[in-house]
Amino acid sequence: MVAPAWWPYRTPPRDVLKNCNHFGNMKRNSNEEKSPSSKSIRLNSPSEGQQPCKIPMAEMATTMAPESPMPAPDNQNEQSASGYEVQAPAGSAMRAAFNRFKQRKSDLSDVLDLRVSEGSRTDESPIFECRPLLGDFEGLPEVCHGLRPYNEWTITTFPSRPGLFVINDAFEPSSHLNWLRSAIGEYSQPPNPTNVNLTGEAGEKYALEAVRWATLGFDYNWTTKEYPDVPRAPLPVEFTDVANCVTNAVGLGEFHADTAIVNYYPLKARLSPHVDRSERDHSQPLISLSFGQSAIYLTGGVSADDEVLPIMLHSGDILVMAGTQRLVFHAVPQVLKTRTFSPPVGLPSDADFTSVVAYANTHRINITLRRTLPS
Ligand SMILES: O=C(O)CCC(=O)C(=O)O
Ligand SMILES: [Fe+2]
Repeated sequence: MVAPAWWPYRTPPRDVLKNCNHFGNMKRNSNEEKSPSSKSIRLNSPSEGQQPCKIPMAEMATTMAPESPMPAPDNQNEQSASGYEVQAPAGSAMRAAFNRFKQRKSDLSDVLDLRVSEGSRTDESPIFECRPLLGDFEGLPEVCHGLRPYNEWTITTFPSRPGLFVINDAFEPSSHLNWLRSAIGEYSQPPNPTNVNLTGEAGEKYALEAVRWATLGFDYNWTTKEYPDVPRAPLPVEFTDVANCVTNAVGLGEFHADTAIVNYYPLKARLSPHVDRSERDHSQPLISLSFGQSAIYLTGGVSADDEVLPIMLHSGDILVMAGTQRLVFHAVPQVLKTRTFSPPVGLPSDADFTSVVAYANTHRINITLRRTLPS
């Protein structure tokens, strides 16, 4: 495949593919049969899809699903400390996909990797459409906290899943370790509650390796499944800024995140199928940032029996769930070791990244930015 003019990487798709060591079992070469999903993938050229998608919030009204418990583990590797409960019933499409992709040796040929998947431009019903963010960036909030400039953003939408957006490789490579460092050294620390320090009291001693989640802003109560009326602490400014850049860029307008859950995944961890419905205002999006190692992410529908799409999420990727996609089942059945981070060069001697690099090489961190208060 010849890289289209807007391809955001220096290396062409084939080489990106080759350099990802988890693709050992992906069938992507022209002599092999294409996966069902890649058959209907369409990559837009700039001339085909120049306009940034504008979906007003009002048009993206969600179907409110009844309140039900947050997800939780059905075995040791699933975010056991987090209080999640498995929601997708046995035998449902979501549970079947979860059980399939939690196997380390599962065939990944139908997992969409938006950085490398090839697509045909002639298909009538593409599974996804990938386009650069073009146009006038004047009205958008200034990019910050490691986000790439807007003209380097690639936005993927899914015609049959309006409200689901993925922005691949949205952060400058040099920023990933900074985000990981903050997740380890700040977000997991008091006053933020974590699975190993539920009260968020200062002075508690625990091993970083034991941390599975931290809550910031309005800290979610995993037992009552509720958010409190008053936030414990303001959200870090990088969370609110990045969330607002993202919603503006994808056409969802202003977004004031007030809450975040940070998930810490060792390579063996998983996150069971669930729906995030405890936030009070489901018309507000949920923004998910991924750093460190990669993950297979399953996105389903409002019913656990709806079709499930497996997507690969890599360090620096952003996923947005809004509108019809705000209350869909989703899960992380597997974390994959796909890359090796090295300490940044030329830093002052007090900027020691050794432990951050070691953590980044063996973990994935996901930060979900949410709004719980009605706007
Ligand atoms: O780790 C992810 O990508 C998803 C996290 C998630 O679904 C959640 O925190 O509710
Ligand atoms: Fe979730």
